[in-house]
Amino acid sequence: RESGLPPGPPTMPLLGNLHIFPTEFAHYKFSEWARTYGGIYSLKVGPGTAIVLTDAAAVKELMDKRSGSTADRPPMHVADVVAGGLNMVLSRYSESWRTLRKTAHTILTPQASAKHLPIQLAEASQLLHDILCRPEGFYNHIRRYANSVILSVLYGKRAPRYETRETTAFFRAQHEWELVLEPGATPPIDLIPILKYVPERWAKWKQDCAKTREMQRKLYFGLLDETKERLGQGEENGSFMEEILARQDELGMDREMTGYLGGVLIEGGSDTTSYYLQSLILALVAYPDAQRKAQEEMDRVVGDHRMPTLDDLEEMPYIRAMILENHRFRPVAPLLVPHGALADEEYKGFLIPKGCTIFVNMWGIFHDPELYDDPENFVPERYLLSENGTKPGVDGSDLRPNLPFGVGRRVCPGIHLAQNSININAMNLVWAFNFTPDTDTQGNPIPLDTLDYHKGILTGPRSFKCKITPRSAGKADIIEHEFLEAADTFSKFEFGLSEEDKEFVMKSRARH
Ligand code: HEM
Repeated sequence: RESGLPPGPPTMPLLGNLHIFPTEFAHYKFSEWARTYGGIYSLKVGPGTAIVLTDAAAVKELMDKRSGSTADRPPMHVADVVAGGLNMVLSRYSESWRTLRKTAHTILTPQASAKHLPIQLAEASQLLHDILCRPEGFYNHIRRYANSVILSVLYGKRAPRYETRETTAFFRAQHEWELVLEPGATPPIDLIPILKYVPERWAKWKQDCAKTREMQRKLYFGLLDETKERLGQGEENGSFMEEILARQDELGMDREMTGYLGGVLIEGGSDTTSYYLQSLILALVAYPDAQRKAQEEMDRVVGDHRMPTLDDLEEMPYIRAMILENHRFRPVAPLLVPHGALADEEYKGFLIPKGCTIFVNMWGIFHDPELYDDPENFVPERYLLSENGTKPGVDGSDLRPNLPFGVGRRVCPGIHLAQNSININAMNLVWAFNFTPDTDTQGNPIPLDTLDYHKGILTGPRSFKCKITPRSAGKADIIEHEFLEAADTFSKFEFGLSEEDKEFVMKSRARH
């Protein structure tokens, strides 16, 4: 460990800390080390350095205020191979990243996101309807919802079923992509660049990258070309891609960039939103008191005779607190996405060296007993006591409620779209259903493991079972009615459907 670096676990010659570097659920180990080495520590990964920040003040200073120096991503050869360096989430701090980012911003501002509310609300009514009809399939209904919203926003084309062609193709491609990105799936190419030149017949990872690339391109460029074709026929429906295609030159976006921007936004918008909502259901089942309090507030403000609207949230401090608590309890990106340092920085006497990788340990911050009372439990009330949920006597002003969406120049560009989805669906679910544990053959509740999560940069609960029942027959009728009313909104986003999709749409809209 070079002098000046923050402290960290003892190193071995050549390897540094490579031999103890966690390859899955790294946020647990990183949080454990934070208790020994402090809120800023370093890990040596061969000759490279990783800095782990588990200190809110350091995150605010280094990642938000000095973002100009910390907005890079670490080099990732597989991302270059799969997406030609154009995957915005993983791409280096480069001219093409700036162009992609600027283009995404012009369309994902709060005002632009508000334009997409009608389809989000319509899709949310289908989510309730899907759960009402087939509660045991809630996990995939949520995945369909998130994927269909982002496909509609981007390409003006929705996915009425989980089995819809584009949705299936996306989840297949995403699965391959996750396998490629998994630690250990590739040799340490970024540390030992000569490994890049091993011929393909001896490097399975190259074949896997090629397969992922092909699957992604087929979907992303297929959707783009379909939008172009539709535009050519004068059939506009106000989608994001239409706007980009119309302003391609002005925005500096060529075909490759446009195709991959669409792709990264589908990737960024699908699993994140579903993981958040799946985690919320898990928490509601595991913490029945919190569920009851949220329902009581919902009943007081909205009652039985209509569905909640976004405006109601203003009157619902408990549900707002529950939404924040869910981000804290199970952050979708427990280490955000790793950043990279573009220049040497100094903080509290420590060197943050140019070229190092920086992990923002959201998990460690959100589960720090110095900041939060009872951090391992789901307690929405904490956010009623203070804006950032910290315990009495603790100054939480270095935190901010939207911290789970990232830091500095890399902060999530989909935040407004995501927050609308989260708010609408959190309210709808609490209004509509009771969530209880599944039972065994003797009728005893089967306890849920609230830590049974997927591994990966993004994480959500693995598929789990619970009972979901409508809170009243009247509410079930309202759900049915709202879903049928949404048909007009849906119809603008339904074209090029397969015969199976058409049949599904027709049947599901036949009045009972
Ligand atoms: C619950 C929902 C979501 C959460 C919690 C979330 C969280 C995050 C986080 C933590 C990052 C990394 C920030 C950093 O490196 O500091 C990020 C980046 C990103 N997100 Fe989201 N996100 C969500 C939804 C969305 C949606 C709906 C979209 C697309 C419309 C999206 C698109 C992106 C993109 C493109 C990036 C990369 C930004 C960059 O590197 O410049 N996300 N998100």
